[in-house]
Amino acid sequence: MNVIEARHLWKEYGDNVVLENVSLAVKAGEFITVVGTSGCGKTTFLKLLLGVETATRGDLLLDGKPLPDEPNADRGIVFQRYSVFPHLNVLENVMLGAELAASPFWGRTFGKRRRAIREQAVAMLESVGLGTALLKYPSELSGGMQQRLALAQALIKKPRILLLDEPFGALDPGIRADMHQLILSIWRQTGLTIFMITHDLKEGFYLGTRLWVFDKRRHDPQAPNRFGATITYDIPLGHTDRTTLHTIQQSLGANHD
Ligand SMILES: Nc1ncnc2c1ncn2[C@@H]1O[C@H](COP(=O)(O)OP(=O)(O)OP(=O)(O)O)[C@@H](O)[C@H]1O
Repeated sequence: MNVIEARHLWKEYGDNVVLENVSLAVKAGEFITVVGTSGCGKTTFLKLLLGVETATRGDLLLDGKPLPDEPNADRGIVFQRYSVFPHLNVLENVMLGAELAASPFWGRTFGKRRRAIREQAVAMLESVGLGTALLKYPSELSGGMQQRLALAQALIKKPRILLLDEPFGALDPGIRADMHQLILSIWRQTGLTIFMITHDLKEGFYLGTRLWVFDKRRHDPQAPNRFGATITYDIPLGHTDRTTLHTIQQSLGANHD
C-alpha cells in the first residue's frame, strides 16, 4: 500500500497557481529528494503533507485515507533554521515534543512518566551526537548542532514521515557531510519515509532513493502565476546516467554545480 498518494492535486493562492495537477504515489521507506527553482512550490508541497495547508483541488491520501488537515505525530518536520525553541535548553526542547504528545492539554508530565520521557530524550540526543550538550541553549550551539537538535525534536514523537525543508542548506560542507551520514543512518535504522527539499542537486542524488524535480510545464510570459509546477522528473536513483544529471542541472540554472 502507498503511504502517501496524491491525485490531481492543485494549490492556488488567489490567482497564483502554485502546484498544478500533481499526481504521485510513495511507498513506506522511500527517501524522496525534491529539487526545483526558487518559488516553484516545494515548501508549499511539504506544508500540504504536514497538514498546515490544504489543497485547492484533488486528493492527498495518507495510508489510502484523506490526509488529516492538521499536523499530528505521524509527520515530523525540520526547517533550514529556527525549528527549535530558543528559550529551552537542548534536553527541554526534545522533552517538550514528547510531553506534548503524552499530555496534549498541559504539555507537562510528572513522576515516572516524566522520568521515562527524560530517558527517551537523552537516548535520542545521544543518538544524534548531542549527549554532552543536554543543558546548553540553542544560541550556544553551532549550526550543525542546532540541526541535530531539530532532528531529535522531530524524531522523539516517532513520526512515520519526516519532512525536511533544506535542513542542511545553511551548513558548511564538512558539517553537511556529517549530517548526511546522520540522516542516512537514522533512515536505515527507522525505516522512515523521508521527503527532503534541497537546492543542491548532488545532495539530492546522493541521499535519495528517488528524486523529484518540480517545474512548470507551461509558461505564460504575460502572466507568470497562471500555471503551476508539477513533477517533471521522477527518477529512481542508482540508475541514472550523467546526461540526465546534466540536463536537470541546466533546467535548474547555474546555482547547481
Ligand atoms: N501563505 C501564502 N500565501 C500566498 N502565497 C504564498 C503563500 N505561501 C507561499 N506562497 C507563494 O507560493 C509560491 C511558492 O512558494 P514556496 O515557498 O512553496 O516555494 P519554494 O519552491 O519552496 O521556494 P524556495 O526554494 O525559494 O524556498 C510563491 O509564489 C509564494 O509567494
